[in-house]
Amino acid sequence: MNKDLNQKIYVAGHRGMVGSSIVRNLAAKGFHNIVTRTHAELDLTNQAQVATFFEQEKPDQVYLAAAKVGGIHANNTFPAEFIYQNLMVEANVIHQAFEAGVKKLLFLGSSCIYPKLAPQPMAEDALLTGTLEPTNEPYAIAKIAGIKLCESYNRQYGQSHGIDYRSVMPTNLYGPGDNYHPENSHVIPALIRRFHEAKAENAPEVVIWGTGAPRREFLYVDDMAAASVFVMDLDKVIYDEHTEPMQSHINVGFGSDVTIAELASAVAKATGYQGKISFDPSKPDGSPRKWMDSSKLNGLGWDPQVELPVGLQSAYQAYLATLRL
Ligand SMILES: NC(=O)C1=CN([C@@H]2O[C@H](COP(=O)(O)OP(=O)(O)OC[C@H]3O[C@@H](n4cnc5c(N)ncnc54)[C@H](OP(=O)(O)O)[C@@H]3O)[C@@H](O)[C@H]2O)C=CC1
Ligand SMILES: C[C@H]1O[C@H](OP(=O)(O)OP(=O)(O)OC[C@H]2O[C@@H](n3cnc4c(=O)[nH]c(N)nc43)[C@H](O)[C@@H]2O)[C@@H](O)[C@@H](O)C1=O
Repeated sequence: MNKDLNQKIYVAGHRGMVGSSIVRNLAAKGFHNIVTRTHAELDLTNQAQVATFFEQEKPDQVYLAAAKVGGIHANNTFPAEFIYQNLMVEANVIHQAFEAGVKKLLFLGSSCIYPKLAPQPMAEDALLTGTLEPTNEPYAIAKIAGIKLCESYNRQYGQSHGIDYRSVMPTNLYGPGDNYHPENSHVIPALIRRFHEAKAENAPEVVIWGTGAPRREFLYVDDMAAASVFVMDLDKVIYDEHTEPMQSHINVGFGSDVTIAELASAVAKATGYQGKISFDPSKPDGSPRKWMDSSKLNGLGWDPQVELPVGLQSAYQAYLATLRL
C-alpha cells in the first residue's frame, strides 16, 4: 500500500464524475499534494500545453480520468470527437508523464473495449477477440489505444525506467457529478431526470429508449474511485510480462447486471414515479450485454460496497441538489 501522503498526485479530469470522486477518496486518506487543472486551464488534447504542465509539475502519480464521455446517443452522433479527443488526451498525458519521469499512472478505459458478442462474463483476455459494438466503436478503439500505450511503455521502459502504468476498465458508472443531459448522457442520469420531470408534471407515461432487453452492470462512482486508488496502490504489478500479449488492464465491475427494463423500474421507484413505463424500439439497444468478469480484482482484495437501490437513491439526491444550485 502507498503510505507516502506527501506524494504529488495529478488527477486529470478532477471536475468530472469519477475524477472528483478520486480526489475525495485521496483527500480522505490524507493525500494533501493533489494537483489539478480545469479544462480551461489545460487542454489535454494540446501536446505543447501538456508537455509544459508535466515539465513544471513533475507529479509522482497520475490518474487519467479525463476523457470525452457520453452515452449511446452521443457516441453514435459524435464519433469523430470521441475518437480524436480521447486518442489525443491519452497520447499526450501518457507520453508526457513518461517524459517527466512519472513512475505510476492509472488509465481509465471502459467495458466497451470488449467485443460486442464476447462470452459473458467478459474476462480481461477477451480484448481484441472480436468485432466491437458499432454505436461506440470509435470511443472503444481510443480506449484500446490507451491500454496499449500503457502496455507499450511498460514493455519498453518498465525495467529500465521503473515505470508501471496500469489500466482499469470500468463498467457503466453512475452517481453524484453525473451528466444529466437529456440526450447525451448515460442511461441512469437520463432516466433519473426523465422520471423526476414526469412525476413533477403528472405525466401518465415515461418512454425508455430501445427494447428494455439489453443488460447492463452498474457501479456506483465512489466504488469506482476506491477501486482506482486500490489498483494504483497495489504493491504487486498487475501486468504480467510473460503473457503474450502482456496485459496491464483489469476489470472493475459490480458483479451482476440488470435489464434496462428492470433498471427503469428501479429508477421509477427511487424517484417516486408511479405512471406507466413504455419502450421505443426505434432507438438503439447497443450491446446486448456487457457483464464483466471482475474476479481478478476481487481476488486481489477489492469488492464493491454500494448496492444499486442504495446508489440510485444517492444519485437521485445528487440530481435534486443540482436543481437547487
Ligand atoms: N461514466 C461512465 O459510465 C463511464 C466512464 N468511464 C471512463 O471513466 C473516466 C471518467 O469518466 P466520467 O467521470 O464519467 O466523465 P466526465 O465527463 O464526468 O468527466 C471527464 C472530465 O474530463 C475533462 N476533460 C475532457 N476532455 C478534456 C480535455 N481535452 N482537457 C482537459 N480536460 C478534459 C472534462 O472536463 P470538461 O467537462 O470541462 O470538458 C471532465 O471534467 C473516463 O475515462 C471515461 O471514459 C468508463 C466507463 C463508464
Ligand atoms: C459506459 C458506456 O456508455 C455507452 O454505452 P451503453 O452501455 O450503451 O450506455 P448508455 O448508458 O447510453 O445506454 C445503456 C442502455 O440504456 C438504454 N437507454 C434507455 N433509455 C435511455 C436513455 O434515455 N438514455 C440513454 N443514454 N440510454 C438509454 C440504451 O438504449 C442502452 O441499451 C457508450 O458510450 C460506451 O462507450 C460506454 O462506455
